[in-house]
Amino acid sequence: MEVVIIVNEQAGHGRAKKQCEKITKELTVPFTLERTAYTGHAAEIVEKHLIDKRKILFIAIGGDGTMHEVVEGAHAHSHAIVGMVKGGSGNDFSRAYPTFKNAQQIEQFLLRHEVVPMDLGKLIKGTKQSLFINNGGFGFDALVTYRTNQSKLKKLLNRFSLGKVAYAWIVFQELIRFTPFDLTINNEKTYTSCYFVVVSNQPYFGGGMKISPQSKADDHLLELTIVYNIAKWKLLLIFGTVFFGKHTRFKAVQQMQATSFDVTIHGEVYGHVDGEFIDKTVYGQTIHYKIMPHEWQLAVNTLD
Ligand SMILES: Nc1ncnc2c1ncn2[C@@H]1O[C@H](COP(=O)(O)OP(=O)(O)OP(=O)(O)O)[C@@H](O)[C@H]1O
Repeated sequence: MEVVIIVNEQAGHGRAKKQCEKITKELTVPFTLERTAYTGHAAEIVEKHLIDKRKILFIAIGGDGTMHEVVEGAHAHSHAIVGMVKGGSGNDFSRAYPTFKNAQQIEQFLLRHEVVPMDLGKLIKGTKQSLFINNGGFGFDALVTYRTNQSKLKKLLNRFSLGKVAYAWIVFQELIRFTPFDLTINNEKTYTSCYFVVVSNQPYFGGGMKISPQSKADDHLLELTIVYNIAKWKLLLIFGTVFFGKHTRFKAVQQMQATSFDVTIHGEVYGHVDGEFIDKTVYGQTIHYKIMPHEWQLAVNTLD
């Protein structure tokens, strides 16, 4: 089996670059090394390599954004297998699924070829569609993602490993300003004063928050979470519990499970898939979510 390593050297503020240097030095099997240069490049690299039916193991080295793009290129190709070496900042995918930590584990995979078929989420918004390995959502979380990516303060503090301080400051500032919105699920039930809605394919989002504890990326189901109708100061209390998946006991948190959802958003709110910003909704826009069962193959690390 061919091995193609795709690294986003910017991911994790240089962490992915270091991981890649270590792994490529240790590997004793042949491989091709590709470095991403821009958003969307990883998917293009995968497609470039999938020209015939040869089996290829793609190793994504980076964070959720890099893994998302590699899966975007590899899904629906039965001869493409995707493995990951975590090197991002949030690394939500790797919190739920095993990843490779060293060259020896990758070489062991090449002997055993153990894979897990994985589901992929799809979100259709107007004429655009987006895929997600982790989750796709709208509202306060997406706004924070957007502001964090724009923030000069965060970039500055990252240099001193203080990025989390900037993140907390952005959450606090934006929460004070945020106007909750209403939304309707499947044209049936309306929820008022919502902070966000997120549809999950695995439990984690936002760099370690266990927002959807029941989610599994191979059960052919999606889980929808709404946080609504709660005072801002109480929301901060719930925020503390979400890291342990204990927020689901609060009345302000509603969860449901299905293979698809229609979410109509009565507001203009920011969106994200796998933590990367997508366009704001227009007022009254309906977002269609659906699960694509067993759409890609994850390489399993059996040496952990
Ligand atoms: N050479 C590059 N320069 C700038 N951005 C890039 C480059 N290559 C890829 N990208 C983009 O960087 C974005 C962030 O990458 P990634 O998510 O892997 O790292 P991260 O944000 O540090 O980790 P996490 O998402 O786990 O917090 C991706 O959406 C990707 O499209």
